[in-house]
Amino acid sequence: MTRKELFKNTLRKSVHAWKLINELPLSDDESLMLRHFMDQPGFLDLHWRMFVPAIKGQGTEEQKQKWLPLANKMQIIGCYAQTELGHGSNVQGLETTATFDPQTDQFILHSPTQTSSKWWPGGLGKVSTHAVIYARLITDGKDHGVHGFIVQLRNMDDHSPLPGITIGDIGVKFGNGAYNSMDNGFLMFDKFCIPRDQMLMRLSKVTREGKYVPSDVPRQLMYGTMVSVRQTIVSNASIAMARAVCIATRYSAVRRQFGSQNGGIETQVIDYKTQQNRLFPLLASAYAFRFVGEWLKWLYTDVTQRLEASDFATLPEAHACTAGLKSMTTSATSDGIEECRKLCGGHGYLWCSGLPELFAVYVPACTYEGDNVVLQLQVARFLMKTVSQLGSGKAPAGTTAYMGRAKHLLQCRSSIRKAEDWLNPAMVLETFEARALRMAVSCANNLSKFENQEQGFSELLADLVEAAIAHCQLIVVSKFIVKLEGEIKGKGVKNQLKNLCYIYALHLIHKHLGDFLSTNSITSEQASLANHQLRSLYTQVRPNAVALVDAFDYTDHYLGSVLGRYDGNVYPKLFEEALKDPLNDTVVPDGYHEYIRPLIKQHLRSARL
Ligand SMILES: CCCCCCC/C=C/C(=O)SCCNC(=O)CCNC(=O)[C@H](O)C(C)(C)COP(=O)(O)OP(=O)(O)OC[C@H]1O[C@@H](n2cnc3c(N)ncnc32)[C@H](O)[C@@H]1OP(=O)(O)O
Ligand SMILES: Cc1cc2nc3c(=O)[nH]c(=O)nc-3n(C[C@H](O)[C@H](O)[C@H](O)COP(=O)(O)OP(=O)(O)OC[C@H]3O[C@@H](n4cnc5c(N)ncnc54)[C@H](O)[C@@H]3O)c2cc1C
Repeated sequence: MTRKELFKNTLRKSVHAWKLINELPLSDDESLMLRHFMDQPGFLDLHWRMFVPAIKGQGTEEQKQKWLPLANKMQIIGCYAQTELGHGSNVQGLETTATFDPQTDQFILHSPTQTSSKWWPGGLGKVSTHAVIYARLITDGKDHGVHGFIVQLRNMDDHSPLPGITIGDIGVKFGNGAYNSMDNGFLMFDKFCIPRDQMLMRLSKVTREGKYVPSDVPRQLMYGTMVSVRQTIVSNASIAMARAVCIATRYSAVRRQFGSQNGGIETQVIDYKTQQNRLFPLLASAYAFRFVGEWLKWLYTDVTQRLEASDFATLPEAHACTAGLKSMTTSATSDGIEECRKLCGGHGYLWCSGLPELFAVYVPACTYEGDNVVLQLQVARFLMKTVSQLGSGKAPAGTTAYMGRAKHLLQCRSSIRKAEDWLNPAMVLETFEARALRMAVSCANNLSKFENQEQGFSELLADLVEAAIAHCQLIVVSKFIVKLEGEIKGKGVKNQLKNLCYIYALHLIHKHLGDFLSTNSITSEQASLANHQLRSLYTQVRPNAVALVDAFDYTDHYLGSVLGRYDGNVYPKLFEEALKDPLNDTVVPDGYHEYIRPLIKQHLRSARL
């Protein structure tokens, strides 16, 4: 399809999804799932995933009563317009202004520079009638920083942009992926006026007289929508990783290459240790991210309930965990999808393998909802603050509770003596805790050598990111272990999940061996024992690998992959797909007579000469 056809087809599907949601007796979760699956990525997704939550989180009761009924019936279609051409990561650097005019009791929205143009918001370019806009609030000449406003963008009768608004699509994005069905847009305001009651005023407000009343709660609650999406992105990482691993595992069981004895059958590539070493950690990651995603959803729900009771105690933890786990799981999943493509050899590069499309649609997850490095630096800031408070009498809690055992963890030596010890949850956990703590403390010690802490932080950014990642990997490993200790139906299932848990943990030790050795968390001999155990775990997982991906229960339609078909009937279907290609409509291609024939003829002529 051309981009316009792709876009229009997505509109058709989104409206169809909405019709189904209204007609079918669905639970909230089911309708959210339907909205997500039928429209990923699409404007419907962001209306529900960002526009509506922003109003719920930052609107007053009156504003919610006015706008949510319209949004819930989709009588208005909204997007989340925060990022600008010149600023995305640095939200406090946004340039769009919202200047209060007491004469008219209005805000004047303006894009003072080209870099202040809104740029990227999904659904902004062509579909949305409204947006939650983030702009610098200015009253009486004073800049109060970035705040949220609900703004109508288009005429509700003919969809034309309102006067004072220039709006459009930012153009084709990465690859040929479905993200090109999404109208990520640009928007400029030219002294565009909105009523004062369209500033989202649950946190801060402006009175009729133009007096700014700052929030009496942490200003970062304005970021709540981003935090909620980051939380869902972690579970989405598991889904995307599982899709890629399902395709690569099933194909690795089908594909045979080399190894035939006396003309016998060739070896399944899934039996090569290199294939297992690349594939099974990704299989383990799909399960690991699912379990940490379940836990993160609990954490987010818990902090949301606490916030409603004005309890902000766990807000920093929730921010650090959503930021860090979103960053870590999306980076791992993007790399994992690409690895799955390579695990499928040449056929993995075919569009019909489903992997190029999955990669093209998935990789922006490393950037949207927060650049992954910028988010890990938020985690690093949280860790440095926690380390600085050690010994203050305030015991670290939650995911940093291990730091409360700093005295032990800083000097302990791993008691791993044999390969089987690497199946001991307490020993594995302590290894990850020691590595994470020692990296964080090392950063804090190096930071303390700088007179200017901000300068020191800037100098140590790379180390700080690595310490943040170590902390996040500890969280994932610990939540997998907790899951195993919980109720899991079926002894066989539990055994398989246990194998995957330790494959996940031990592959991380191998991958980040430098950290573990340089922090003396383990010795090289213990690392060798870990590798030995890892190979043994691969052997145990191998017989169940296909069953473990079948367990994701993805339909062939959803996987969209000839290589990942449930029936494994790959080769005939590859031909079937190939013959569908328009290039095969004729056996002699267009262009033969204009270009190929003259070339050959010219060659023949010169040959005769
Ligand atoms: C699921 C599939 C669908 C996906 C659809 C994708 C659609 C995409 C949508 C988007 O991309 S929307 C735009 C996303 N943009 C971002 O994520 C921007 C990233 N940047 C930021 O979040 C912030 O700029 C920042 C990096 C957190 C910095 O913010 P700020 O300058 O205001 O704060 P700091 O000075 O760094 O920190 C001050 C203080 O505040 C704490 N804090 C920061 N953010 C939060 C938060 N979200 N929640 C709670 N607390 C927060 C921070 O930890 C500091 O605390 P202290 O250290 O002072 O205690
Ligand atoms: C597909 C897609 C959909 C999107 N949808 C939306 C949407 O619906 N609404 C919306 O508002 N936005 C949206 N965005 C924008 C997105 O949120 C931003 O692109 C994202 O937050 C990253 O910001 P940036 O582009 O400014 O990156 P930058 O911050 O400019 O990143 C560029 C590089 O600079 C580095 N960097 C930046 N700051 C620091 C620092 N302090 N220390 C170290 N390194 C640093 C980064 O790590 C990165 O390597 C979308 C983006 C994409 C790709």
